[in-house]
Amino acid sequence: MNTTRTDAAVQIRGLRKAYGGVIAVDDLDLDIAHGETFALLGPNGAGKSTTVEILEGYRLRTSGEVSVLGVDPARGGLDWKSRIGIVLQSSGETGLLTVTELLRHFASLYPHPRDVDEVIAAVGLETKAKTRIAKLSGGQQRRVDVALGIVGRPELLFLDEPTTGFDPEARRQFWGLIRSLKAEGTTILLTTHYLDEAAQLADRAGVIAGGQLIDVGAIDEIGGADARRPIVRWRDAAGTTREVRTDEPGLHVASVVAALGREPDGLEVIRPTLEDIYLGLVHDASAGSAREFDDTEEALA
Ligand SMILES: Nc1ncnc2c1ncn2[C@@H]1O[C@H](COP(=O)(O)OP(=O)(O)OP(=O)(O)O)[C@@H](O)[C@H]1O
Repeated sequence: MNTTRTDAAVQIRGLRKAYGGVIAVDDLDLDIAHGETFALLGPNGAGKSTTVEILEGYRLRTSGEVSVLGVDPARGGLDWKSRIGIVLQSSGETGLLTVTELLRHFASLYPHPRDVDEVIAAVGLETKAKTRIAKLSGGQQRRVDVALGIVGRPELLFLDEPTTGFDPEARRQFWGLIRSLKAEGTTILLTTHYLDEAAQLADRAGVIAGGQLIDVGAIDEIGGADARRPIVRWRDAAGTTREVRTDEPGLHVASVVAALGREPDGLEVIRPTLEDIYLGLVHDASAGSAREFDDTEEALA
């Protein structure tokens, strides 16, 4: 049987993918709830695209169980495909069609498409609606990719590096679009190297390294309390930089001021960002290769 009813939009159990001798995904378990925005984070080669492509039905798994909208993606038919939307890393859509023509064509393939003009407006391409795709800039073509991913009104949207090539204003506009899709109940799986984007958009995140999920949790809890503890940094009376991790940075600053009897030099209170926490997690997971890198740096110095 290839259809199972599950509460989760995506359910992954013991997923494994080997390319010859390379194990790209190693015993991965993950649930993504209906309506959730989930960010899959990890360094280059971690296994994100492989996992996502298995979920999209583009790639076959070596072993494990996968259910996407209640269907095994390896057996997903046209009906299932019409319920998912995909924005690939680079679709390379070029050619002679205009933005409107291309979107109308794709919209006609879906049972309940969005209004094409509304989609064009949502991705900020109104002024380019009648322009041929080949004449758009890289960032504008990327917006077309996003438009193609949402025109079919998907229940589940896969976004692979969606804002690569976007200017800062376009990224903000895109974030607004994703929030409105989320408000409509769309489930979203986002892979991104922009940690600020994940922090802005996702409810939960998973960090994958070496094909394994090394942490998963709410976006404001991932990494654990220790990794999130604020850091107070200052220079002591001898000019040496001092650093303390504390849950009470204000009290610590007050005690430093009292001890010095003056305003401390170089005072900073640093709250780790998602990027800091992510880098700590990935560094811990690959301490071996990180050490190799450090050695190289020393040899170069
Ligand atoms: N078609 C393939 N044949 C052989 N090995 C592959 C293939 N695709 C991916 N791999 C290997 O599988 C591992 C995971 O690759 P994957 O593309 O899933 O990583 P990723 O996390 O998406 O990386 P990136 O952030 O660079 O997109 C890597 O070691 C990669 O070299």
